Amino acid sequence: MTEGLHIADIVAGYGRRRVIDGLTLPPVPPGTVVGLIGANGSGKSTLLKTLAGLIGGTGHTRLGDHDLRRLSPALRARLVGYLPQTVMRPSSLAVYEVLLSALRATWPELTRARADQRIEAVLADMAVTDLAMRPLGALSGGQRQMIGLAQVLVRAPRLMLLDEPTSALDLRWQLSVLERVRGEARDRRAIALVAIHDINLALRFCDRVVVLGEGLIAAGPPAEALTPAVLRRAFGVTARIETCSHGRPIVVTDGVAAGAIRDQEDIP
Ligand SMILES: Nc1ncnc2c1ncn2[C@@H]1O[C@H](COP(=O)(O)OP(=O)(O)OP(=O)(O)O)[C@@H](O)[C@H]1O
Repeated sequence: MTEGLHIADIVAGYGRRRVIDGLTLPPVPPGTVVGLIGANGSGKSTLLKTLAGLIGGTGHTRLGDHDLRRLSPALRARLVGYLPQTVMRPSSLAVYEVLLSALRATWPELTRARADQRIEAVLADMAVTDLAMRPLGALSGGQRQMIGLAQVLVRAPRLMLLDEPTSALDLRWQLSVLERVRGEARDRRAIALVAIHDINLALRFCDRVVVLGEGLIAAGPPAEALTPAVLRRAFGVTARIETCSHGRPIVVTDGVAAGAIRDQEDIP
């Protein structure tokens, strides 16, 4: 049995446009949160959509013993949870109904009592129980983003593909949501791939990062992979890795590095 997520030689894109061209990543063990980092347009969403089976492509993508490209829709719904970059649209459905239908579509054998229990637990863990009976149309953008994540968590998938899950959230909720994702990964030995622009949140919450640019720029534990040279190549900025007063690494950006984006630097 091959545990974890294995990604090799992925080629994917849109029509004739190749966005990901032969991407291979180090194997990801169960229980790991991986931050996907890279400039706008570097292919983070494309990679997540490819793994979610939403766009075609070639290559090897395995989750444990399952070939992700050959999953039946029913098994895919159980194993893989995808949160798109776009926040859920407002509707007249109540949060509880949205979560119940996600759960029923994935685990139809669950009794109503078990389903209710699961929904209540997820809403309580995310500290949004007060939203349960509110219609989606009456929620703020950030609240809808949290319910989008709850829709993934309630199904308890082994692979969570989260495209910028904190983009609409204030400081407190960014921390709380990423804490929750990390807890899910640890408690259920699930894997989370999280596209994220905030490098300092990635440093704090991710076990590993994958930095995309024109291909793979770096991969590994955040404190090792996110060097000034990598940040310069990925984003075209000059940046320093400092240590905060609590002993944690933090990235401080100093500015845009002139002509840096296409530099061929020697990155270890
Ligand atoms: N539906 C599409 N059709 C054609 N090209 C697309 C489509 N979606 C994305 N692209 C292109 O693919 C490339 C990668 O886009 P992608 O959305 O994967 O980047 P990203 O790293 O997620 O960016 P961002 O940080 O801005 O969300 C970009 O050049 C983009 O223009």
